[in-house]
Amino acid sequence: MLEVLRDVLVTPTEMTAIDNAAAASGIDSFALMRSAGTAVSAAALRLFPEALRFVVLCGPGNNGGDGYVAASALADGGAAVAVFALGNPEALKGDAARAKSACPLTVQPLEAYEPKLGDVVIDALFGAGLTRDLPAEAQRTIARASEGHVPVIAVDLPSGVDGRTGEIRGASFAAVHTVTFMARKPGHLLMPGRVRCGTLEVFDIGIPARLVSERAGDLRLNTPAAWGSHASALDPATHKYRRGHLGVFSGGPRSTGAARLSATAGLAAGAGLVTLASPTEALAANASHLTAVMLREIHGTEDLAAWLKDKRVNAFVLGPGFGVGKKARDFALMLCDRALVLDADGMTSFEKDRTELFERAASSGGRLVMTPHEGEFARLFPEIAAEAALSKIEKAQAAARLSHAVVVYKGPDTVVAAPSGHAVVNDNAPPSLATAGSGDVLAGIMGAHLAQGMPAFEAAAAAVWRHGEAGRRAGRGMTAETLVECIPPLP
Ligand SMILES: NC(=O)C1=CN([C@@H]2O[C@H](COP(=O)(O)OP(=O)(O)OC[C@H]3O[C@@H](n4cnc5c(N)ncnc54)[C@H](O)[C@@H]3O)[C@@H](O)[C@H]2O)[C@@H](O)CC1
Ligand SMILES: [K+]
Repeated sequence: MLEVLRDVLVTPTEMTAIDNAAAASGIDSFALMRSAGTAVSAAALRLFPEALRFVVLCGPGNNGGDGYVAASALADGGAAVAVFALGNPEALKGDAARAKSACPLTVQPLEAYEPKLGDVVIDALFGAGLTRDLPAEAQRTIARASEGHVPVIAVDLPSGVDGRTGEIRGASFAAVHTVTFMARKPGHLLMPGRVRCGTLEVFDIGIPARLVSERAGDLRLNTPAAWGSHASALDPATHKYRRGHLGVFSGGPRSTGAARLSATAGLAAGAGLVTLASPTEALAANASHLTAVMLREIHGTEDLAAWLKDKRVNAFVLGPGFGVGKKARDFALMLCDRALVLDADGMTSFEKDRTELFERAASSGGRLVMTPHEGEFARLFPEIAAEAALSKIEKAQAAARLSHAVVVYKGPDTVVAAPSGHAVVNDNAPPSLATAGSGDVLAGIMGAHLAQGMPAFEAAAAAVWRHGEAGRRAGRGMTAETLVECIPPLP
């Protein structure tokens, strides 16, 4: 993979534009196909040297063309190869027709494929060109291969995975390895597509990086490259106030733990000072559990107004365990011209009454971050959630535009989107992160970043990444407490 394209995500539509630009610039498109198919054959031999037979399944377009190239290369290398085609191979056009006519092997109809022990399937049925549910014939073949436990290597994408959304169109192969070209597509990262890809290899077939980056949009993989330049170097000599002062709001006496987790995570993630703002009746419960985190009585809006006169308290987390209702709405509206992470109950409080929050976010120039998981997203943005044709990325982008806030659409494939449309997709979170209190920890890390002066988008993306890394370090059997202890330093 080209280093400059390491974090770039390209939609299938953009990839088509890139292919066209490559052809227009005089690059031989058949040479690109040969390079793609040869890379697939090399991966097959590398991963399955013991295969008794490579079974190449070729579709009606250029993905199938890559398959014919791979089949020819494997046969040239002396491997046993069988080729099966979906549709009439004589109807192929352009480069795919050329690849088929250069392939010396007999082509059988797809339905004739019977899985055998020792088979390895090379899936070249559909790639970026998939626009609707797989034909029934392809779905039946997938079922047979899966019943036969045949390992599958996918060309570009496992057939059936939509490259734009990661959704499954009718059925899909579950590959052990996928070879894609030039750059990752959203479908490689978004669920459930991601788990159908197996390991992902991004192969450089020779399209100049400039042609790719000029046509790629504002979508990236979430890595330190997306926000590292905004991560304040945590100079141990710096004054604690220069590392920011984070305020976290506690719920009532029966629900104080969530906010304490956020506060502890905020401190661990580098905020200089953290104050837990507690209602009167929860002061005793909070006091008995806190050491480095400070405690302040904030019972109602008057207390909050007085506290907000201290401009050094420069970022807030509101929501974990706070309780749903008017108090949460009043507090959030007072805070959203500062830097605010609105999480959990904080967001839910605005379900039926979101206009004022979004207007404030638009006019205040503040830094508002909202962190919905799927259920919260559907409640806060029902009209966007109902748009079945949109991908998770497109939904997060639409929600950020509508709310004028940075939206962190959580899940195994968390998407962070800014009102400008800029977005990243995260891929470093282990499944074990889905544990009680994990979201509270994430909100606290975000709050720490905001307190340290990071812009909202970068603060949120960096927090999602550090949270994922913490999850990896904490390993299986983690609890939210051990997760806090495993938060890595900002790179
Ligand atoms: N153009 C290029 O520069 C390169 C393209 N490459 C390959 O080309 C692929 C894209 O090729 P195509 O655009 O031909 O698309 P595909 O080969 O993915 O699909 C073929 C055609 O099938 C039709 N189709 C879509 N969904 C269908 C469905 N459910 N049932 C029946 N027919 C359906 C569409 O008309 C589509 O164009 C990539 O995935 C990649 O593997 C590689 O050869 C590398 C170079
Ligand atoms: K494929």
